[in-house]
Amino acid sequence: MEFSEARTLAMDLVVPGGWEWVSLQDALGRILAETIVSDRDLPGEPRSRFDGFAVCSSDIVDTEAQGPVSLRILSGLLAAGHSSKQDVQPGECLRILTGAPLPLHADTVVPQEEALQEANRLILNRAYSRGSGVTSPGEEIKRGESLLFAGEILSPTRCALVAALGRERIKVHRRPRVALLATGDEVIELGDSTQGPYTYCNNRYLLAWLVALQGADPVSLGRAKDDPLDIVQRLQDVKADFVITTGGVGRGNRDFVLDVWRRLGVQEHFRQINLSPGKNSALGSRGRQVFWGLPGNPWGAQVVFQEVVAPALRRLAGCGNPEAPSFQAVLKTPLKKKKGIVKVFRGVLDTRTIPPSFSVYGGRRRSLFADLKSGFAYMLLDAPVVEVAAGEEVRVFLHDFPLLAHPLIGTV
Ligand SMILES: Nc1nc2c(c(=O)[nH]1)N[C@H]1C(S)=C(S)[C@@H](COP(=O)(O)OP(=O)(O)OC[C@H]3O[C@@H](n4cnc5c(N)ncnc54)[C@H](O)[C@@H]3O)O[C@H]1N2
Ligand code: MOO
Repeated sequence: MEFSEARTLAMDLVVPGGWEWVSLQDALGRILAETIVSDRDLPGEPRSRFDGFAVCSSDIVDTEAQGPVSLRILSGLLAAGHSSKQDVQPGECLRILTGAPLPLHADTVVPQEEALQEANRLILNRAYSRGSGVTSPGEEIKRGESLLFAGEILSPTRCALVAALGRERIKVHRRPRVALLATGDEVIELGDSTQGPYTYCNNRYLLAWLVALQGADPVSLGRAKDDPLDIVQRLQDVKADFVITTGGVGRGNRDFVLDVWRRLGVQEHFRQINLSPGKNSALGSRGRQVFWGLPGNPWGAQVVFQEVVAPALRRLAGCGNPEAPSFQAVLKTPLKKKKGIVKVFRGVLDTRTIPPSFSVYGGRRRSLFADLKSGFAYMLLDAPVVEVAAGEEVRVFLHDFPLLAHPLIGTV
């Protein structure tokens, strides 16, 4: 199946899940499931922006024309969190601190460093417009204003905005649950010291970390031998939104994942895509449960996760814009590939230059990690393209990009 078709199919298959109430303190990284509308004006009353003096504007608007103005300093001090019982009349002023509500009749605040004090008199040499030094009611946030919308990711700044309204609980989308099973006779667990030809399982761990970075809950189903019964047993009663297996989706005679799906009543939607790496990938569903067969090759598994699984996972999680953020860059390395396949190139995105540049790794190493020590970027070349010259503009994606960072680059 065409890569783009596979992506659309996967997106269409998932239905955003339910929601729950959480304490705002635990809402970081969650996806909002309500519109946050302000139930109040902020501030609720006129407040001072400075440590200074609350004055009546009628005394000071013409100060420059009339020469210096002298006001009587009333005794007392108005601090934030205290209501004023005092009344300031023309010809008078009262000491006030930042954030304190203005006293009756005063409508302007003069910062203390701009005012000259002589005994109990305040001398002002310049004019102040009415309301200067004051935050008026509703100036920060108006009652009835819609501040955040369902589908937005709750970053620290957004949470702080909700905290300013005094909300303790917030409605968020339920976190999806993603079950992960590695398959393969050669695959052994970390710490295992079995003799013989083996491969330490790294792709199930990699996928668990990637799932967690997308704000979902990974659940490990361990590792199954290349044995249909073992795989069936580990998959049959799994309670998860997505069930991901790695390995065993090729055409070899020990690739059993798709047979197992059939036994479990999972409907197969595709079993191969024109993506490299990641060709040997399958998608299935049973009711609302989505099954993914990812390649055993860890880099292939990572690419398919990021390009196909993660957008669907973000949609399931209620994310308003499930697409991954991308960066525009100038290609440093000329690229060639075969027609008909979407090819992924890994490299380094250098954001120190303007515009940023992208250099593709050379060499033939297919391992996930050896080439990723200094760069976490990749780009895709579409199926019809056969070459791209150096100097052309390309779109680059980042591996390991956390959900919480999406709002920072403005795509969500
Ligand atoms: N005749 C063909 N052979 C292969 C093709 C092909 O088109 N024609 N495609 C190759 C590609 S690409 C891949 S990917 C694999 C797909 O096969 P599977 O998905 O069944 O994957 P496996 O064979 O089980 O494993 C592939 C590779 O990855 C290693 N692996 C598996 N699981 C893990 C794990 N949990 N952690 C680390 N590494 C893992 C495994 O040892 C293999 O080396 O087929 C190719 N062959
Ligand atoms: O399916 Mo393989 O993943 O092309 O790497």
